[in-house]
This record gives sequence, structure tokens and C-alpha cells, in this order.
Amino acid sequence: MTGYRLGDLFPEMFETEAASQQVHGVAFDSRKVTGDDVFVALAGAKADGARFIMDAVGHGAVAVVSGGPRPADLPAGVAFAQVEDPRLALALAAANIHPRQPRTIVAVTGTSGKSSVADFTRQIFQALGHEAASVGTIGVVTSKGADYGSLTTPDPLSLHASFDRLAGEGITHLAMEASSHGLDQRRLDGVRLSAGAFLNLGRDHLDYHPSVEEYLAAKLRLWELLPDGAPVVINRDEPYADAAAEAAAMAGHPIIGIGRKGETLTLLRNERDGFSQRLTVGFDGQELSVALPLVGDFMAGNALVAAGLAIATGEDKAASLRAISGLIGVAGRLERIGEANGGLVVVDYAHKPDALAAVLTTLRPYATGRLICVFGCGGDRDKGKRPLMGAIAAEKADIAIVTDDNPRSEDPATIRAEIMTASPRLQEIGDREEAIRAAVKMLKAGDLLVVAGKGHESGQIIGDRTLPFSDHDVVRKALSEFQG
Ligand SMILES: CC(=O)N[C@H]1[C@@H](OP(=O)(O)OP(=O)(O)OC[C@H]2O[C@@H](n3ccc(=O)[nH]c3=O)[C@H](O)[C@@H]2O)O[C@H](CO)[C@@H](O)[C@@H]1O[C@H](C)C(=O)N[C@@H](C)C(=O)N[C@H](CCC(=O)O)C(=O)O
Ligand SMILES: Nc1ncnc2c1ncn2[C@@H]1O[C@H](COP(=O)(O)OP(=O)(O)OP(=O)(O)O)[C@@H](O)[C@H]1O
Ligand SMILES: N[C@H](CCC[C@H](N)C(=O)O)C(=O)O
Ligand SMILES: [Mg+2]
Repeated sequence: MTGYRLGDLFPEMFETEAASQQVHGVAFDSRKVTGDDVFVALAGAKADGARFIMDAVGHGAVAVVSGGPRPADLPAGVAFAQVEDPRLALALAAANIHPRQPRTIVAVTGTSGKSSVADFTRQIFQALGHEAASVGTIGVVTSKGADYGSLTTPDPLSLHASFDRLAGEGITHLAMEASSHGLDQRRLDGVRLSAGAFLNLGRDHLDYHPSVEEYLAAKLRLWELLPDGAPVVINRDEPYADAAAEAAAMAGHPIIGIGRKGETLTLLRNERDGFSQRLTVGFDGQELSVALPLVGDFMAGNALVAAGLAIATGEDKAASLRAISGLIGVAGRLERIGEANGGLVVVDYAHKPDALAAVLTTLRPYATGRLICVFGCGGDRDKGKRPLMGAIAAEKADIAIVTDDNPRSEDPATIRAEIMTASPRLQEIGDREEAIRAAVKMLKAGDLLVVAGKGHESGQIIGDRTLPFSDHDVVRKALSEFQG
């Protein structure tokens, strides 16, 4: 059998005799165990993996790693190790199975802007002459294209398989998103990081994290994953920047502060120029002016964090800043799709309160007519976001239409009703295609319509099925139909 020595995958976890046993691979889902695998039982959000140990053995597992004691009915021939943290053991084993990683890896955390920053950092690395990739919500991206994955921070086995493949293809620089789930579940603990960044903290995922403090603590775990002395980039203009900086200082990480209050890259001026902006940045007693071909104060912050991450890995400050002028926006993030009757349509991924507020505030000056917003909230996610997003849309848009996002296992009408409680100004059209068509149809010269929440997504999750659905395609179809 080609495979691995158990002791090489899980050093010091198995007795000497078991350590020399050959295993075929590692699995954390009993249903995916193939013969001669080692099964790692994880305590999850819905189930305790330890319940599936016998199922894993039934599928051919020859060894088990678990947080609990050896089950009495486990056959004698099956090797067993009890460990304090099975998720950590899994992450380290994944890194042992797939040993190659790009030489320089940086990770960004925060409630909003991670995908943009990861992609911008990839683009800056590329502009500076490196073979670069990014990993996150939009998948694994290289200069050759994207390979879509479903999680923002993939599970450790998928993550390290991607790293190994990318390193083999010559990728030397990689920027990844560190989601709070990913950090909490130790998905990144086997990653050899060079630097990290903290963007912001707003309301999200309080269905998973018991409190905002614990949500913040999960994000700040990123600093613990960095080697001693590795720099961290912090957007100083955002709430919780001080908490992030304090934790970084305690862990001995030098800080690269960016933004108006940034000490390393100081945003001195930010002038709007159509759908671009010109940033004047102070650093090391110099001033540099650079065009950012994207809209929004928050995109300027994202771009400076990306430049900060390049600088954190040793790149030249001026060269990293200059690379901002070539940035291309991420699909479905403030993306201009087209016009009908002089009204413009933008597709965006805002699916949490702060993002929706930032997007509507950013787009307001571009609407000389009405600002129209079509949005919804995902099912099986933080319910507390719903009335907050409803209130923001009602306050900041002239017309706000509540529609379905990904209802998942929930009743879509109930989700909409929870959003609608926020304001009598909210309109409701459940079917997303119908809602988008109705909004495009009402466009007049000077209006701006933002379709928020699904960005780049290519499907709508209803129950346990994902039906093909793309805001881009639906908008384009409606635009061609209603163009005057
Ligand atoms: C809530 C959550 O994060 N769940 C993730 C977690 O699953 P879990 O460990 O909680 O799973 P569980 O269902 O409780 O089961 C426990 C264990 O028993 C195992 N099991 C289960 C059934 C069985 O028959 N046999 C078996 O062995 C499961 O494989 C699992 O190992 O670990 C799994 C492997 O890494 C993930 O696939 C899964 O993501 C689910 C699908 C998910 O939707 N996650 C979302 C919320 C998420 O992670 N989002 C973040 C943030 C997004 C952002 O805002 O940027 C992301 O990084 O994408
Ligand atoms: N720095 C920011 N501050 C506030 N809102 C932002 C910021 N950057 C992006 N946004 C908004 O959040 C949306 C999502 O952006 P992006 O995908 O870059 O963030 P993310 O953190 O990766 O999100 P997710 O957690 O869903 O993967 C954007 O479409 C935009 O509406
Ligand atoms: N990574 C986020 C994506 C949410 C996208 C939104 N369209 C929704 O379905 O709520 C999450 O899993 O919570
Ligand atoms: Mg993302």
C-alpha cells in the first residue's frame, strides 16, 4: 500500500508499535473513509464525530484519533490515540500529508473585505513579479483562473492539498482569507504564515460565536498562528483596531498601521474621480499619489491593507503602493453590470449589516436619481442580522425591496418577515429573479440599483438543493429586456 506512517502524520500521538503502521490517508467524515484510512473524530457544531467512529471502522478505518477515550467496542486491531485537540491534530496531519506550501503566505481576517484584500494582495504580489495565488470565498485564484470552493477557509485537508498543488506549480506567494469559523476550528493551524491582517469587526456569525467578544477572540487567534516577530497589518480607522493592535503587541508582533490614522501608510487624501479615486499616501516622510480604479472609502482601506501585507513580507513600500493603480475589483463586489434607461445596476456581496451600510453610503453620491436596493438574508445564519439589515436598507435607500437570498433549510417567507419588521418602508418580492426584474424595470435616468447579498454566487440554496442562479445573469437579462 502506498501511504503514510501513522507516526509521521501524528507525531508522538500513537504508541511506538502503532506509529509504524501504514495508513492510506486521513478522513474526518466517516462517510468519506476509504480502506486503511485514519479517522479523526471532531466535535462539531451539529454532531460529535466520536459517534461515528464505528461507522468509520465499518468503512475500513484502521486507526482513530479522538478527543474522548477509546470506545469499548473498538476492535483490538484498530490503533487509537486520545488527543487534547483533534482539530489541531487534523490540521497538522494535513500539513504532513501535503508538505509543500508557497514560501510566503499571508492571511487576512475581519468581518468584511477579506475576499477583496486577499485578491488585491495576490494582484500586488503578481505586479511585483511573483507567481501568486489567493484562497478564499471565491475559491483558489491564480493568474490562470479560479477554482471555486464552497468555504471561505477550506477544511485543512482541502487547504493543504491546494497549497501542495500550487507550490508544485511554482506559486511562491499566497494570500488567504481567515474566517472566524476557520480560525476557531483550527483549519489554519498547519499553515506556515509570514504575516497577518485585521480589517474590521461588525455583526456577523453570532449564531456560531456566543458573543461579540468571542467572535473577536476567534479572529485574533490569527496572531497566535504567526511566528514570533511576524508583522501584522491593521486598518487603524476601523472599530476594534485598538483591540487588535493590543493583542498583536502582547504577542510581540510589529504593527503596520494603515488608514487616515495609520502610522505606516497614512491616507492623507482620498479624492473621488468618477468610478475611481485618487489616494495620497504618506510613508517614511514621503508622499505618493496613486489612482485606485475602484469606488468607496472602504475599498481604499482594503487596498492599503493589501499593500501593507506586501510590505509586511519585505516588498518595497513605494512599489507596493504603486501596484494599487492596477487593481481589478473582485467579481460581485461593487461590480458595475450595466445601464437601462440611464439607470445603473451594481451587484454586490453585502450580506451583513456593516457591509450593507458601507455599500449604500458609498453608492449614494452616484445616484443623482433614486438609490434602489434589492437584498435578502441567508437562512441558517445569524438571525439577528435580519432586522438590522432591514433598518439600514430602509434608512439608506430610497426604495428597498426585500427578497430571498439562500433560504437553506428555513422558510423563506419567515426570513423575509423578520427583515420586514424593521420598517414599513420595505417592499417585499420573494422570488429573487422577479425582484431584480421589477427593480430594473423601474430604473430611470440617474437611478442606481444595487443587488446585494449574493455577489459572485452561481447558485441559490433552497432546502438542501443548490439551483443555478446568478445575480449577474438575471440582471443582464433584465437590462437587455428593459433597455429603452
Ligand atoms: C458550522 C461549521 O462551520 N461547520 C463546519 C464544520 O462542520 P462540523 O464539524 O461542525 O460538522 P458536524 O455536522 O457538527 O459534524 C461533526 C463531525 O462529524 C462528522 N460526521 C458527521 C456525520 C457522519 O455521518 N459522519 C461523520 O463523521 C463530520 O464530518 C464532522 O467532522 O467543519 C466542516 C469541515 O471543515 C465544515 O464543512 C462545516 O462547514 C459547514 C458546511 C458550513 O456551512 N460552514 C460555514 C458556516 C463556514 O464555515 N463559514 C465560514 C465563514 C464564512 C464567512 O463569512 O466568510 C467559512 O470559512 O466558510
Ligand atoms: N472594508 C470593508 N468594510 C465594510 N464593508 C466592506 C469592506 N470591504 C467589503 N465590504 C462589503 O462587504 C462585501 C463583501 O466583501 P468581501 O467579499 O471582500 O468580504 P469578506 O470578508 O470576504 O466576506 P465573506 O465573509 O462573506 O467572505 C462587499 O461586497 C462589500 O459590500
Ligand atoms: N460565507 C458566508 C456567505 C453568506 C452569503 C449569503 N449569500 C448567504 O447565503 O447568507 C456564510 O456562509 O455565512
Ligand atoms: Mg470572503
